Amino acid sequence: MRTAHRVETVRAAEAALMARLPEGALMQRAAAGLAAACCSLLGKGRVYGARVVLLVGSGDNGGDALYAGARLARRGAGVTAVPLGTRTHPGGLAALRAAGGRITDDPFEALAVADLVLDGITGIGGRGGLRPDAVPVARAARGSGAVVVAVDLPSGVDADTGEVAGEALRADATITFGTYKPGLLVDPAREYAGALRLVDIGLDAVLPGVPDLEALQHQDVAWLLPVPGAESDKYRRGVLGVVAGSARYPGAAVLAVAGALRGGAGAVRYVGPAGDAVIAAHPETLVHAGPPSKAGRVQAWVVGPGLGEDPGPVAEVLAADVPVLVDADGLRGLDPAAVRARTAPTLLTPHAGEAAALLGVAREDVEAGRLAAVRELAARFGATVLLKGSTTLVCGPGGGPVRVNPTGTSWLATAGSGDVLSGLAGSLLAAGLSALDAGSCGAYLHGLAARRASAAGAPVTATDVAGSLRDAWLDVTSPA
Ligand SMILES: NC(=O)C1=CN([C@@H]2O[C@H](COP(=O)(O)OP(=O)(O)OC[C@H]3O[C@@H](n4cnc5c(N)ncnc54)[C@H](OP(=O)(O)O)[C@@H]3O)[C@@H](O)[C@H]2O)[C@@H](O)CC1
Ligand SMILES: Nc1ncnc2c1ncn2[C@@H]1O[C@H](COP(=O)(O)OP(=O)(O)O)[C@@H](O)[C@H]1O
Ligand SMILES: [K+]
Repeated sequence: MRTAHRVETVRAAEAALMARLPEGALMQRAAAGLAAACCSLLGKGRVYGARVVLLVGSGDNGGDALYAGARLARRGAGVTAVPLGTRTHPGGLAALRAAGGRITDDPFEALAVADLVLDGITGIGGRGGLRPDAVPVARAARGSGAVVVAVDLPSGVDADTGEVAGEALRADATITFGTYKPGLLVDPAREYAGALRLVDIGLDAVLPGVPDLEALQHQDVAWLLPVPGAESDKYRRGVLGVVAGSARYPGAAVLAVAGALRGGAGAVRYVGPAGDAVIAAHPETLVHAGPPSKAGRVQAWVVGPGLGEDPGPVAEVLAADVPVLVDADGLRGLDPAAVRARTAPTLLTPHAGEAAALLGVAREDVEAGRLAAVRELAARFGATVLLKGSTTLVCGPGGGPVRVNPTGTSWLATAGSGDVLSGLAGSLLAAGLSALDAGSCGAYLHGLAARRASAAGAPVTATDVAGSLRDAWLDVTSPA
């Protein structure tokens, strides 16, 4: 599991750790890790003679850059610092000078010939986007052709929320200290961070056990996925009911069932008007014309994909005392009180537009502040919420860590791929996973399947994604 902690928590842990260590020890650990990462990014034998520019802000983030720069200078790099703040870390500045580094007030001349730029303008102490005087310097750094390495965080992004208010410096890599920060894992900030590397500075020992954000890895998902036991039969493995599709959108039913059949449930019942299309594509489906309450027992329901205007089945499904996943048209006008009144778990799977409608805000607001949006929806509906998009987040109703999905690709932005996800996550619910696990494992496999299907760099269809789910499952459960 990869975990992230918010600034307040990092600061408290840092204070606890610093109390046990000699002054400056933590910054030296950070700078040593940072310098080592820079050496590996420059490549073997390329440190001596490399031209390194440090963009140095007012705080300790600048201090990290200066001490790392001093280490690179001692290994023969030509290091130039560009002070951009109201003050410059005195110890770091002295160390750089002592190592033969130089200070300049002409950043553009140094940047024009740089091989590597260290962005130490702001880290966890930054507020708002880059200040106006830093903007042209950041642009020159980005346009220089040098490798841009962010110290702890790309300057200008919000560490806690992933929001980017104004301009930020886009990095090729971010070297972060002690723990990941939420903004490194959540768009839009995530996009500015490039490749992530974590430097261990001993913070783990003092960080709380419960993080603010967590990202599953292969082994976490493998452990959660259902496996039939010797005594299993199709009913014990769990039956999923899928209420989806309409005369206008029969394909949504076919795609939701495609995901459901590959999600670990023992059987899938389809309920709705698209039975012929579903059977033609997936003859193993149990088809029922409806209503859901007459379709036979299930261990979980999916309701919503391609339903069109008729919200009738949503209320009926929500009345069932089994886990329910509500997606797409099922989310339209969804009543928070009706969801809160349920005793069995509910999993809502909106994209940003649907989330915005449920919250009564603009879509752009949801996209700019995904973490706040998913937390607010989960609290308001008393449900688990999976917010889809470039970063998929899953949040339970009782607070706790938000899960951020680390797999996926923008090729997934194709019609019908969300229908596949709803069937898949619903199938995991029917197989007995909690709503948080079903949503996050579903998103993980779905993203991995899309990566596999688009590996050659060509567009994929939702049907391709469903077709790759089996391989994604195998990737997770039997790693090379
Ligand atoms: N925590 C840990 O465990 C460890 C932390 N370490 C390191 O310390 C870093 C945190 O250092 P920090 O607290 O000094 O804050 P930091 O990010 O340098 O910025 C602060 C100053 O920047 C300014 N400023 C604010 N907004 C701005 C803007 N938009 N644009 C431009 N400037 C802006 C403002 O000062 P002002 O200019 O207003 O006087 C503010 O006071 C952390 O990220 C990590 O790198 C490691 O060394 C060891 C372990
Ligand atoms: N830019 C993106 N990067 C990664 N994944 C994306 C991106 N845009 C959309 N997705 C994913 O694609 C799927 C689209 O689902 P949805 O919007 O419900 O589409 P549909 O309703 O057509 O099925 C979701 O799993 C979402 O997370
Ligand atoms: K930075």
